[in-house]
Amino acid sequence: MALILIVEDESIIRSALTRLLQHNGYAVAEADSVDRALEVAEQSKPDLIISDLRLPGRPGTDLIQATDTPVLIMTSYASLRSAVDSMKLGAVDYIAKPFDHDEMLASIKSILDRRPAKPSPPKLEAENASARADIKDLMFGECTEMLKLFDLIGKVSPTDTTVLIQGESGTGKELAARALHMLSRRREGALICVNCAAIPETLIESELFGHEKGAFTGAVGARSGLIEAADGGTLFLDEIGELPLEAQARLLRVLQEGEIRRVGSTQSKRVDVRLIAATHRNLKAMTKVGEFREDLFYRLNVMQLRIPPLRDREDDVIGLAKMLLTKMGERMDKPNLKFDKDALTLIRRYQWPGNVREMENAVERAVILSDSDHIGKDLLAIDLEGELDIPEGMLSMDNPANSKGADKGTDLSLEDYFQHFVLENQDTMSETELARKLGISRKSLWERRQRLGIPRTKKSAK
Ligand SMILES: Nc1ncnc2c1ncn2[C@@H]1O[C@H](COP(=O)(O)OP(=O)(O)OP(=O)(O)O)[C@@H](O)[C@H]1O
Repeated sequence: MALILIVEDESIIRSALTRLLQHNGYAVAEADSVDRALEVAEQSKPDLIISDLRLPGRPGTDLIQATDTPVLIMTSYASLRSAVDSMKLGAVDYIAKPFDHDEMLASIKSILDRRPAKPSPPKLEAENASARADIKDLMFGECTEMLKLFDLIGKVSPTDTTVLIQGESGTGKELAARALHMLSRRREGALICVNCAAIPETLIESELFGHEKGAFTGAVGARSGLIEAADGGTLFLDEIGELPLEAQARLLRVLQEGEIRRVGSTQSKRVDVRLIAATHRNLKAMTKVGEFREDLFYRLNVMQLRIPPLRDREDDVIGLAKMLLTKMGERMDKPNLKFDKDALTLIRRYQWPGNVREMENAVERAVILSDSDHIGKDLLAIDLEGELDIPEGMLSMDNPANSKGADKGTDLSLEDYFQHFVLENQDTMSETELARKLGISRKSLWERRQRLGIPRTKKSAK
């Protein structure tokens, strides 16, 4: 939005012009003299100055030499002489009072359209460039969408603005939150990441806000919550769409008042926390059906970052896969690994429904299983027809269908496989182990449990 500085000593004319400009989408600053105008211009760097010619003290034309900003002169002394003088002095245009509204707006538009794009101050450009470099240490991305995202992260991170990150599971929402924290002035403070979907509803309020002794059955002592732990730092709430309505109300209070009240307490405590939230759900649609508070949604939605799914990052897939191969290879002491041509074709054609996480898992599996420096398509275990290909090893070792003598993988839907695997192993494996074996995140495991109605047992809940 362009900012226009109006310099006029007659307050009635000044406020009438202010209203006209504001109604037409301009931001306005005001001054009643040349000296005051110079101070305001110094602070607010307007795009245009509209100044009366005759002002107390010094004439409006003095502004022309004193600033780099274009100056449009207006005067009630509509004579050819003053018009010519003003233009000679370097005014960009001249308008006679009383002016016609349309004529004034047309003149402003033509001046603003002509102005060269404002060069960014060199320092800022250098800062942005180094911010981009830092993000690139954390996140891979070379396609246009990702470069735009990195730019936005670079711009938003130094502010304390609440950020809402949207993207499918595994696209890198948590990584983006980490980048925002690392590039912020809060980087020395804590980054607390909470997956709202992974905490049972009954516990979420006390986990986030803390509780007093005796606040509920089992609250044997007072405990601070995760928001307090993020004081001076950043709180990342993943899957915020899963936050129950009561917890949403509490969170809203924290955002509005900067204060936290533990469950069961009447005392508030000030906290200085920057909130970053993420979701793969459409929060706006959720507000329409009463599942998400509208006021909280607007509080969160100040700045939105969208991370594209991997299938839309055509220019990135190969680079990302190679980067992951190098990383995993180094980690597992296999530094010379390379993808074969058929593997690269497969990587390019596959849709990667589980996004970067799925690719990471596929590459890690391939690196573990590789006997030479060549990674062929078989090692990637990707099924182009369907989604996840059940790894050989897992079928023979763990798949209950296998032990019942079923044909390897045939007639076994992924849902069946998932259900069998979880039911069979959840008494002996933790939730993290189950997720790792299945090649999915803890959150996806939780989501599938919800969808298929498989409650957690005591062991897996740990
Ligand atoms: N651009 C990227 N460059 C390198 N690694 C990435 C990138 N994006 C994601 N990853 C990696 O992919 C995995 C998944 O990323 P992350 O957990 O940030 O995704 P998410 O969107 O938060 O997933 P979920 O919604 O399931 O929690 C992580 O191991 C992360 O390091």
